[in-house]
Amino acid sequence: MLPDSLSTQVKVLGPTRFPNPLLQIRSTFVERDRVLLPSTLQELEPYLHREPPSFEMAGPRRELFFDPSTIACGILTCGGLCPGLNDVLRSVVLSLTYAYGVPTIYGFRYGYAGLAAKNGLEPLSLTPAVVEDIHTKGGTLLGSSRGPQELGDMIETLERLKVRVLFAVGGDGTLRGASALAQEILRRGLEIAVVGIPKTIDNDILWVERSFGFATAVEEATRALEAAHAEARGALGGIGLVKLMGRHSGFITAHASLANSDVNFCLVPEVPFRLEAFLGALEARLRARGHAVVAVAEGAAQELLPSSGERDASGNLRLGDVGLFLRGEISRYLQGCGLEFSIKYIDPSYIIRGVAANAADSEYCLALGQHAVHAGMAGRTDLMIGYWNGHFAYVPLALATAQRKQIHPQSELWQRVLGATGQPDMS
Ligand SMILES: Nc1ncnc2c1ncn2[C@@H]1O[C@H](COP(=O)(O)OP(=O)(O)O)[C@@H](O)[C@H]1O
Ligand SMILES: O=P(O)(O)OC[C@H]1O[C@](O)(COP(=O)(O)O)[C@@H](O)[C@@H]1O
Ligand SMILES: [Mg+2]
Repeated sequence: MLPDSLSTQVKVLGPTRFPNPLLQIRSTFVERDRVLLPSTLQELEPYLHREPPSFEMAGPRRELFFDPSTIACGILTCGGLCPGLNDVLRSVVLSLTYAYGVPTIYGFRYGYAGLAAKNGLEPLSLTPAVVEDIHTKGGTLLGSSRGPQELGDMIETLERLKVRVLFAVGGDGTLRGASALAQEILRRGLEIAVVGIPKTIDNDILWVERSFGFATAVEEATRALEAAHAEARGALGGIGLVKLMGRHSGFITAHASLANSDVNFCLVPEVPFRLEAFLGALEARLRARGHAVVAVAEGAAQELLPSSGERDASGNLRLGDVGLFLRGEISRYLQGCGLEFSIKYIDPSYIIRGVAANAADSEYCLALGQHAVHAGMAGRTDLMIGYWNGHFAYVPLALATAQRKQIHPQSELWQRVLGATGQPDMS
């Protein structure tokens, strides 16, 4: 379950040297607690005669590396938008200010571009008043961006502003960038901590059981599926086709299909299918039940589509539009069968991620922000706040970015999807 070459041990800038101001108001602190990686007896079996792998548990430490009353901190949001980004920003600012008494907080604009001070971008000065009600809105107060920046430029800004802890909120790309930054900082012998907060609407980051904003996005996605079902039932041979986000991992499509169990075909990137098998199964479903709902993740069936070969600023291949492709193929096929049908294609696209977080995600974001602040003050660096086995944990960035989390076709999740949709094996 763990690549042998990678350690679960998080880097520390140095020995602790200042008492935590939280000693005045709370009595419990994290001392030696660790979070197990194995979560079942079977996963534990190989470790009967040696200690099983574990992460340092997240939480406040009695002693800190930094004297919070004397330092500046910085925060940025990078990559695609996700519900809850503003909640995380707010949580970090409130925690730095009220729990630790940090006097200066910079909000870097448009991700790493702002940190590299590109295009004359100046950071915002963040205070509790500035972030007071941002959690009620979608998007990110700071803005976001894709595209690489020079490590040297970013470190220069951190040095110039005397930032001692940087919080980077973002996905796999952001976390790789954060790790590269943290390592270069260590190589230069600087005392600056870099703490990642994992953001992924696709829920595809390892050691994060459920990423923030994911539940909100699934909730929004189910509205599109509900509409697709209504449209499908409202027409003779009605087909509701919905394309949802999910470049490499189909978790949104899978979970939305389970939440709205009117879906008859759930198509994800991890489970390739033959077009003829899908079209044949769709025809059978229409003949038997008169309507069908198809949920497809944007990254599904890419091997069936022509590729432009173009890449975005992050280096991601630009995907072919699988929704339009399926609409065309379904029409052609059903016309050939002489079946009466009507396809309604819904592409909610950015609608599912531009909204404010729901209550469960907001609560989760608050905790993530607080744990990130505890980690930074204690001098932890080159890590992210993971959520594993029901606990917040410190996860080295090298481990978090080693692989992408995907749906395994044999997993209990995918087996439940197959059960709920009744779709046949189309491989
Ligand atoms: N190894 C790296 N070193 C420096 N920056 C990186 C590295 N990998 C990715 N980045 C930068 O991280 C930013 C965010 O990555 P991206 O993949 O766009 O979004 P996300 O963080 O949501 O995955 C981009 O600006 C990207 O160029
Ligand atoms: O159009 P953009 O901003 O590049 O974002 C779209 C992409 O971002 C994603 O939502 C993934 O972003 P995450 O980093 O939040 O997981 C993909 O599903 C989608 O292809
Ligand atoms: Mg990415």
